[in-house]
Amino acid sequence: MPLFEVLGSGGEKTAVVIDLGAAYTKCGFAGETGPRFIIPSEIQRPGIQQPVKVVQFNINTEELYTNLKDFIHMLYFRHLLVNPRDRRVVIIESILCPSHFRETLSKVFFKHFEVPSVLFAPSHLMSVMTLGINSALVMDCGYTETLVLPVYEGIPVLSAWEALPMGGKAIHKELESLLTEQCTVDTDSGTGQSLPTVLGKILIWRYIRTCFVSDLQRGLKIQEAKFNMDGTAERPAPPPDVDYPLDGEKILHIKGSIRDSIAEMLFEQDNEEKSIATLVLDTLVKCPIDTRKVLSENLVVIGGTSMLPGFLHRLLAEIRLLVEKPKYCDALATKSFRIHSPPAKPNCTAWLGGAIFGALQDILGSRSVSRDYYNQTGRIPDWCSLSSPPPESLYDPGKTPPPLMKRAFSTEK
Ligand SMILES: Nc1ncnc2c1ncn2[C@@H]1O[C@H](COP(=O)(O)OP(=O)(O)OP(=O)(O)O)[C@@H](O)[C@H]1O
Repeated sequence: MPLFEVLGSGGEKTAVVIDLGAAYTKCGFAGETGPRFIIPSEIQRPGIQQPVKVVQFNINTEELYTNLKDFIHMLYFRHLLVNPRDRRVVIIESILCPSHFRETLSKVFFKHFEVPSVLFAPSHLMSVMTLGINSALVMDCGYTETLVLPVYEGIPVLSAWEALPMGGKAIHKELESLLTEQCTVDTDSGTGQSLPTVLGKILIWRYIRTCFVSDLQRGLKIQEAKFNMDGTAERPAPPPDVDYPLDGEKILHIKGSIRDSIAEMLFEQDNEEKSIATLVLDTLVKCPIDTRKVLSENLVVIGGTSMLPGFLHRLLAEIRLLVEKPKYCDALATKSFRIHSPPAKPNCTAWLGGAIFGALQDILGSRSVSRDYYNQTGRIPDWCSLSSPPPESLYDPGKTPPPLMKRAFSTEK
């Protein structure tokens, strides 16, 4: 046990903060500057080679409960090494997280691990907290999707969110097929072998680090050449190929043309003229007119996919190009866009916000759902559903309700 906890005035133990992402889970303790562990959100099942993803929304509740229980068990007893009964929990959640998932997760924490309390904190709001500002337009470019949500004066503007199923997953899929089709591996026994014959499992997350986002001019030329069927548009010269050592003997040759073009899919407009850059502008258009300037000047970009080199520069260039187009020029008066630089890597920014929030013990105490409350009501108040009845109304007049949280996003004590 850390010395400061022993010497402390008998106060509460620091809360556990968990950001359960579709690809990676970040976990650690409140008040710290970064997560202790970043691990894949998956579990191994005996007899099954392929690991099972923990964040799945289309499986039945019993299976989800078992997967979450096993995963959280691993978090506590293999990584964090603390007793779940001793510490409150802060869970960073996406606003698109289905209710049945958060209800099953709560059941796992309260019924199986008997944690004292759980606080669900929206990831976009937590990211804004790391900067000490109240209003920002937050883009989360993670694994499954890119989600843009404005936060104004500490309140997420739920009516204005915009999302696209474009993120690390789409890039991984494309990269895997390009590596399989176009790249070769040299081994001791021969050169020019195809990747699947040498490796059973292709670990895309490694090779993605050799890729980058091209600048606007170059990106537009790459897209033009890609969609030009008659072959008249010329592709800019690709960057050098990379020789990626898979181990001591095997070398994978990654083509330069893959490295500079793989992230273009994020910025290519689809049939509905949507790209991750248009999400920002479409969100602004949906926001009240007097909030737009503040939001456009306070962009916050989080999520692991935004760690690709050149991502922020390209995003800003795309936004500045798009805002001059008639579709946005007429609707938006604001032309000034600035991106914040949060004090954590983009994939850990939301976690850090949760760790800051979780360190405020008074607020955590009054804002969390306590085990007593959960055991008596069997439900978790839905912070984003204004139509759900106030929890106080569930009690007979005169009967003292159990300790309860206030809404997660409220800043009132
Ligand atoms: N240094 C890096 N360079 C490029 N991509 C990276 C880097 N680090 C992580 N990624 C990519 O980021 C993605 C994971 O991001 P993140 O951890 O934000 O997702 P998540 O929180 O698990 O997913 P979601 O937000 O969809 O729930 C993966 O696709 C991974 O390949």
